[in-house]
Amino acid sequence: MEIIFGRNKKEQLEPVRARVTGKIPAWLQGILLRNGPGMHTVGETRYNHWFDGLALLHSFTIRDGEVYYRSKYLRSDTYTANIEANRIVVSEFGTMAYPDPCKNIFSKAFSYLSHTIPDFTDNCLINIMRCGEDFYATTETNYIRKVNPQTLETLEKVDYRKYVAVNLATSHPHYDAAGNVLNVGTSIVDKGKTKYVIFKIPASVPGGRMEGPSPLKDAEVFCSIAARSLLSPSYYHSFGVTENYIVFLEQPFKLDILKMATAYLRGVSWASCLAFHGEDKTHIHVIDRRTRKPVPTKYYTGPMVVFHHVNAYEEDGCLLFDVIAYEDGSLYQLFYLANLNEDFEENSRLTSMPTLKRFVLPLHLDKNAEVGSNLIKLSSTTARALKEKDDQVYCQPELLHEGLELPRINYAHNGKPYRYVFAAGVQWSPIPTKIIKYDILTKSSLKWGEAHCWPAEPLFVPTPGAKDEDDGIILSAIVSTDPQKSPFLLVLDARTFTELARASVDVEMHLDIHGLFIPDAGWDLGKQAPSREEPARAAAGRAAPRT
Ligand SMILES: CC1=C(/C=C/C(C)=C/C=C/C(C)=C/C=O)C(C)(C)CCC1
Ligand SMILES: [Fe+2]
Repeated sequence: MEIIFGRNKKEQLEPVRARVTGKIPAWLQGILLRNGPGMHTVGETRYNHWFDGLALLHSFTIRDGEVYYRSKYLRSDTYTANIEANRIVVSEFGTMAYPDPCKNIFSKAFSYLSHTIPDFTDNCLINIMRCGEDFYATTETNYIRKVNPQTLETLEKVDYRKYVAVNLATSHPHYDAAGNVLNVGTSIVDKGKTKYVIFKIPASVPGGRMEGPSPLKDAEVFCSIAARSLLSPSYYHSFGVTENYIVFLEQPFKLDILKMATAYLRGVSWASCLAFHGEDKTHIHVIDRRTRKPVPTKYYTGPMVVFHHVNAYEEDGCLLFDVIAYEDGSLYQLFYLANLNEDFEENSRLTSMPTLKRFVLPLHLDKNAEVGSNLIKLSSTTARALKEKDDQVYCQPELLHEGLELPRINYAHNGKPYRYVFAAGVQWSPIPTKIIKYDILTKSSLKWGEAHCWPAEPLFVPTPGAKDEDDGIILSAIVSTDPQKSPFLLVLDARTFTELARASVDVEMHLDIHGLFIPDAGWDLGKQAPSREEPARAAAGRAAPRT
């Protein structure tokens, strides 16, 4: 595991041609662009947590059955400052850093004064977001970094706060049919309030643009939800959307703002300011996209921790949403680098299994229904919603499948009825060993796995003109702990899960986190449509990644 997690990875600046075995479908033309941590030590200093590592972008350019690989560190301000100082000088999730090498208490207190409102890192290592024609590397702070998907060059640093008042934002935005971006962020103690802010970034600026202003300048607040607590807002990593609603979970996994404000002085990391409160509920906020207001019903469920929403949709007056849920907040603990060494089999055991759960919410509350009665009449699910007094509804999920993480879907079905979840399969540790296709209808699954192989998040790309939801291919970057086996890009038939091709490269590839597929510009819009009547939607489904 040291090979995967401990070692700093070398950049591969010149594109290297991969050895392709099998046959890559001729229609598959474009760039698979992915992000993840690649450097875990700088000079003599080391990061504590895998999520701290410096962002390493990598891409597989697929053209006419050939694959070219390249990688480049994101030249964030964080990267530059660290490299110049030859040590870690910017704090990350699990590592608090001190730019001032003088360790005495007075200078520490002095530096603290200028860190009361911390300037977070721009080490955008989690995902890639598409905004109109632009691509940004993202993390969960107020910074995103524009990148060139062809050359992997780092471009402008964008501070969300210039456009919307958020200190944190997810790296899992949603995209609508036209490519507009919808995201959620947290505005911490702003004007005496802490809020979850849902904001929209238009796909294009009026009148079009060449190298003009960024669509971010037209970002607008869509709606906001007051946090239940001013000083302990929930942590969240994604959210759900349907055609008419937004689903936001205010979960009992919370950031302690007072702890954050004193973390620098106390010499502890941001991660230590996050805690699971097993005694609290999970509040399910539902926002009506037409009125931009929360619906009046108060939905809740028991304590849980969700990082990834899978999908959500409306059916027969109900809102269904699927998430990967944990029973506690221990997941992030397992990614401390000290646990990801040769003893990782003992140190990195999951104490709570990631489980695909379906929640079903009644959208229209029957005022006459008896307290205690189940308001869900759908025959397709065992999920229940029990009426309580004062417009409260307790939601009990249906457990669909255990051992899934990093879920992806055919994004043309985002917010709509769907059947298949593509995900990484985890067993006793959070490091995926398999790729899984789970069929929600038949409750059956298909798997891909190979000895000593560690797959990344599987991404679905539809076949041009596809009608069926699973008509397409799955792409995943695979790293191996077998020194005889090079890392490779795996291409699976999404329907049967048989291997179509693999493209191996003799480089030290890093295990990445999330990314997207950028089809070549010549990709025929009409042919991409999941249904020919809806070319605009299809374009979004094809280009817009669910990450
Ligand atoms: C730096 C920083 C943060 C970073 C969080 C990160 C980096 C989370 C990564 C999550 C991943 C990789 C999940 C995988 O799916 C917080 C906690 C928002 C708080 C403020 C400062
Ligand atoms: Fe994620």
